[in-house]
Amino acid sequence: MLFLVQMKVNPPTHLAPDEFARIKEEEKQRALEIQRQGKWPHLWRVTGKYSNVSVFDVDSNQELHDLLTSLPLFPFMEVSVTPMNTHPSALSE
Ligand SMILES: O=C(O)CC1=CCC(=O)O1
Repeated sequence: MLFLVQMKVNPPTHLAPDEFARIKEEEKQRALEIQRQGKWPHLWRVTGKYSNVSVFDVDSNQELHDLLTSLPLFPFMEVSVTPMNTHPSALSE
C-alpha cells in the first residue's frame, strides 16, 4: 500500500539547541533504517520549507502509523497522510 506523507517540522522552543540537534540525528538514523527496510522509498525536502514529502510502501494503515510514531521528531511534526491507488492512465506503477 502506497501513502503520500507530508511532514512539517515545528522546532520546539523549550529545548536547548543541542538537545534538538541530538533528536534530529536520531531522526536521521531512524529514517535511514526505515528506508533500508524498503518501507520509505521516497523522501524529498520541500524547497524553502522545513517540510518534506515522502512516499511510504507498507502493508497496512497500522504499520504506517507505527512507523510514523516511531520517528523521534514525531512530537514536533504536523503529519498528513494521503492513501494512493494506481492511476488507470499511468504508464507504470
Ligand atoms: O527534516 C525533516 O523533514 C524531518 C525528517 C524526516 C526524516 C528525517 O530524517 O528528517
